[in-house]
Amino acid sequence: MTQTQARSAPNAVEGSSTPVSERPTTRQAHDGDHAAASTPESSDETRARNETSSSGSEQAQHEAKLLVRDLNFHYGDFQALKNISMAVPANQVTAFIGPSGCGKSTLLRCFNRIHDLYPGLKTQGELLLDGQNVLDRKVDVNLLRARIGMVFQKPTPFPMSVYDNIAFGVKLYERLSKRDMDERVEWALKKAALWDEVKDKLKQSGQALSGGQQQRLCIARTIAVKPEVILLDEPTSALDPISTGYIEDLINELKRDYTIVIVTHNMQQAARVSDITAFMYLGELIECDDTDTIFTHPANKQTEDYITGRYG
Ligand SMILES: Nc1ncnc2c1ncn2[C@@H]1O[C@H](COP(=O)(O)OP(=O)(O)OP(=O)(O)O)[C@@H](O)[C@H]1O
Repeated sequence: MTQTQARSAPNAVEGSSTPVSERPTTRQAHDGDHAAASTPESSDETRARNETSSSGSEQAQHEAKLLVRDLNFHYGDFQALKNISMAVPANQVTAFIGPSGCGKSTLLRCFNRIHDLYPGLKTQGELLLDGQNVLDRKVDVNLLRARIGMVFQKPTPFPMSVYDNIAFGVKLYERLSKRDMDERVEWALKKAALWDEVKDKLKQSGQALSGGQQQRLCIARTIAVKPEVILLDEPTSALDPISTGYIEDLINELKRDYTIVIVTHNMQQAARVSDITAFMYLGELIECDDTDTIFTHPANKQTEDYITGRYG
């Protein structure tokens, strides 16, 4: 039993013999349920819970690659993230789920400081990558983004050849000979399970590929600079089921070498691809635990309501 289960909230489903995923999915919840589900808890308690919740199993074997501590984020006057604390284990897939607007993408974007590109946004707290606070102003964000790569919802190949889509990012960080670059391009395309489909089209525009191929090209582009962490923001939402299947298989392969964080609206996808699931609601991290636990015995009533389709 994980610490989260042991420390379950009053309305938790612990002890129930029916896995949540098998329960009826009628939309019966109302605001009163949500209120009843929240138990007053200090930020220290929340932090301890989310940083250690998966320590009983997954994290015992996987050190934390990223550690989020008391993270708050504001868009101007609007607070989008509230005291988030959690661990992201190395070589695992961590999924962020929750209703639209709960802050999933905002949290993901904090990891590689994409928000730095826009004025008026404020991040407070700590976000440790291998123990180093990436929010520290002294951190070189370009190097950070090489260590923590990101793939967006909509495939965004550059308007250049398949080969140059990969080589472009590599050239920002390394000076490679033509032969080494050829090898790197092939390596990245193979890692992204795209090589066989494009090896005869390397000079063709990346934008001429199918949507699913374009997304794998974007993943290859991210991998080519040899990151440690890959952030995926709803990477399959614009893809058909077959392309989605390819990307999900790929995610499963990639976690051997990388730490992966994925935002998804699709709970079946979270259940299929992730080892750890974090449920967010209105800017708060409600619960973070092994995916099996979240989908069968969540500690929190709000999590249960969401995954059974009662709201969101
Ligand atoms: N640039 C912005 N300026 C102001 N508010 C923003 C901005 N971007 C996001 N928000 C707000 O911050 C909150 C969190 O947004 P975010 O996109 O992180 O949510 P999300 O859970 O990823 O949603 P979705 O699942 O719909 O993509 C929302 O209330 C959103 O309206």
